[in-house]
Amino acid sequence: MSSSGGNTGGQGSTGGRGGAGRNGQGSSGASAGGRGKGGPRDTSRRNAKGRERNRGPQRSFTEQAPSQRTRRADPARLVAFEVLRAVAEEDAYANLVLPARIRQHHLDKRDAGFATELSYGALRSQGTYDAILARCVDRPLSQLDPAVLDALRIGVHQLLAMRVPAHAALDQTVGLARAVIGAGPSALINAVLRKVSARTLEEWLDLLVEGETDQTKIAALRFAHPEWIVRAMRQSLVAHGRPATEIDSLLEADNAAPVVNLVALPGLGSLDEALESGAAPGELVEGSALSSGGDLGRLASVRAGTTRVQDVGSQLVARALAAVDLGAAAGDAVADRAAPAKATVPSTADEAWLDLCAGPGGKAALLGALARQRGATLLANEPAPHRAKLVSQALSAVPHDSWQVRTGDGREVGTEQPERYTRVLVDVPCTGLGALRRRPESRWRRSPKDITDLGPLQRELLASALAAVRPGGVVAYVTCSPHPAETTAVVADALRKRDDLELLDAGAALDAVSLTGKLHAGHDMTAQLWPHIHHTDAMFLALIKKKA
Ligand SMILES: C[S@@+](CC[C@H](N)C(=O)[O-])C[C@H]1O[C@@H](n2cnc3c(N)ncnc32)[C@H](O)[C@@H]1O
Repeated sequence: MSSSGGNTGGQGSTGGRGGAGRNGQGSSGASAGGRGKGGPRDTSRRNAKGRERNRGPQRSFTEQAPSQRTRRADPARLVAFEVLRAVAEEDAYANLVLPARIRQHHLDKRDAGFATELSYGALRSQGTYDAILARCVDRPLSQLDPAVLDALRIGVHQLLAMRVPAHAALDQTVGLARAVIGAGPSALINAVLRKVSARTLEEWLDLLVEGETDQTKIAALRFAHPEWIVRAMRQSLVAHGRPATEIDSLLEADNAAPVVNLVALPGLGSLDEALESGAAPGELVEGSALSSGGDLGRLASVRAGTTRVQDVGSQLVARALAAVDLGAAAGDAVADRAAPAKATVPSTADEAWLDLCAGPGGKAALLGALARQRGATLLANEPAPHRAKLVSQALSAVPHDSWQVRTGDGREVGTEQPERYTRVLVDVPCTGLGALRRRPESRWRRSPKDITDLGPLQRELLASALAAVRPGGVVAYVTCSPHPAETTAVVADALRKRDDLELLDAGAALDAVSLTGKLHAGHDMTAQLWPHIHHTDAMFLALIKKKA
């Protein structure tokens, strides 16, 4: 097969879902939930993780007036400030803009780590920091110059969540403001940050929730999430059979920096080089590893595209689809729960597989490699031309006779190519509520309306996938959101509309391809992975078989 999607032949995207994380490795995950302990005093040099050593329990300030303080912008703080500005003004994604700014300002590894922690932390905890700032500013925050507000957020994160000495946080933030905004607001920034520094984060949180009895409001402040997301996540836990009491752990997991997972494309890649350079073998799924950090481009297999960055949840759902035994009776179509590690690899020779929503190509690359191993072929579809190009790049390490890229609307594939494919992945556009840890700004950008707006497209794409799958074949409906409106409700609607469908046990299917064999992700025949349980993105999987 040849690529119709403009294969550039270069190294595949290592970005996985949205490409986040490569430079996010330096992020401490610091957020409004519990940290900010002091260390030894008297130095503000950055350590190997880019943290400025120590803010002691006591705050010491210079007696200098703001006008006498530094007028220079420290490059790492400047990068963080520019990232916040780009996110606010240009709707930029922090994980994409940050690496570019780090390169542009020639930050070394330590400064890059500091800039990452500062920008990611300030963005993640924005809601909580704004609540603190609102107590320290004598006017509504909406009346502040947005650039001043971003400078304040950066100051708050240094003061309350990083080990930056208070005098350095103040001096450097005021210096940054003087250099990039102007001398005018520096007195305000200085005065406000002094008020902020009077309390620790825990003391601020206690003050903010004082007298509050609404648990949603309390969790929203403590864990820096919008209230509607706290409610949505609680509802999601319950919908997938987990206790609502897990909500705090789930929100906390959203604030931790995600580990960068690697996948070696089956039959093509090897993890040897990554393991030799310090990566740890993945415990959940075969062929995976946890990166030890640093520039992954140093690994030849990553440069060749045969080893890629991919969340373990994505690896699991792609492998589960590939492993479904279509030859067995529907009820037995996944491996026996009792012997999950010995899941049989079904023969798929001459099968045609379809990835209906493939961009940027993370799962397509894994599916393409698995398809090739089994003598099957893969069509990867993506409507956005630039993303279709990324899919081709991601697949470029897989020999070209086993895959093709189609640039088009997935909703048309079902009518254009009815009953053609044996295995179909439909990884629909969704709110991404299950991948908040990768995108620090997204929680403040999303709204409940996104869930309702995406519903019709998700249903149409699933209907197209079900039309494109042949009788006896299987469709994997996948989201990186656990919200029931995007997961179980979409699947239930599809099952209601046709009488030739049946749900396979997705929890057992995940167990069958996992190394532990006991993920406990299944509920009512569908499966939901969780950051606080599985340390993956919150991927949802339903396996829908079309009766033969
Ligand atoms: C969740 S992402 C898929 C992630 C991908 N499977 C991966 O692992 O890298 C959803 C994709 O669906 C694409 N999309 C949006 N509308 C679509 C449509 N009408 N038909 C097919 N794909 C669509 C988006 O452009 C996006 O690339």
